[in-house]
Amino acid sequence: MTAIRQPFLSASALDKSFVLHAQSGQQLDVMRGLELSLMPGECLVLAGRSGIGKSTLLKMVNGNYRVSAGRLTLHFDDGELELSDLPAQAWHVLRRDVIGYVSQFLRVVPRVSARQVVMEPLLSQGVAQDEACCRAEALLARLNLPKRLWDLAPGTFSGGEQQRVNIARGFIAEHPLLLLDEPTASLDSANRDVVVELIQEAKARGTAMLGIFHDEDVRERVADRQLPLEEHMLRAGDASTAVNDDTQELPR
Ligand SMILES: Nc1ncnc2c1ncn2[C@@H]1O[C@H](COP(=O)(O)OP(=O)(O)OP(=O)(O)O)[C@@H](O)[C@H]1O
Repeated sequence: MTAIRQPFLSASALDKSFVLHAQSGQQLDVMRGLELSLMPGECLVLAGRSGIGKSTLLKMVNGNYRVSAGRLTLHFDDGELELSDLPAQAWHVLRRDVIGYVSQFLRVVPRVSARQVVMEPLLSQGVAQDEACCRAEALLARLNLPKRLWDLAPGTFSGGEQQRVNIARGFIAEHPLLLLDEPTASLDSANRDVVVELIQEAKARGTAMLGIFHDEDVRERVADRQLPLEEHMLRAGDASTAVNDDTQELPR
């Protein structure tokens, strides 16, 4: 008997518009009718021109932005979870246990050390302090973050150092779905190679990944498929003059 493989994440007729309250309530249509499916163990790379909505899609999957219309669904063995109408309190659990997100920039909290920032997703899952600490240090070492920085708060770190803390934090909890927003943008080639290895290992354990990679070499090495957003939308608005307004940022 052949097992039926189902996607872990799917989008169907997905729309996203922003309402710019500060600009006479103008509506900006960014995404129209997006269709996608992402299998477990697959790395799907979002492609398309600047402003087409790649980061917006990741933020919708992560619950930072609301879905305007359509379906965004997680498929579990025992049922489906529709993300577009999920109550706010459910996102906390989902981000703790299911969705990992490596954003472009680390959100630094004053006085919280790099090691602690990386350990936190494990601690919130109930992993013991010692084990969380060991795993955080192993990842930081692997990402070549100098040991002398581990006890310091990352606020003063270089862009590449902050990015590596962010990557360690994103990968440590081994979530089944990982969202990667240009995780290698500030890295040198040795550290880019480490990130490619981390992505390959995540694939091997069945993690579904949705990513944005502007570096062509990295993209080629990690992508199982590329999804040019233009070709998967019924109609895309020209959003080139948009400003940020509809940010519904929720704590990570
Ligand atoms: N919070 C927001 N409020 C209003 N408009 C927004 C908001 N976030 C994104 N947009 C608009 O949505 C469009 C898509 O932005 P997004 O950042 O998703 O593009 P992208 O494809 O990731 O671009 P790039 O490759 O340049 O990073 C842009 O025109 C942007 O201005």
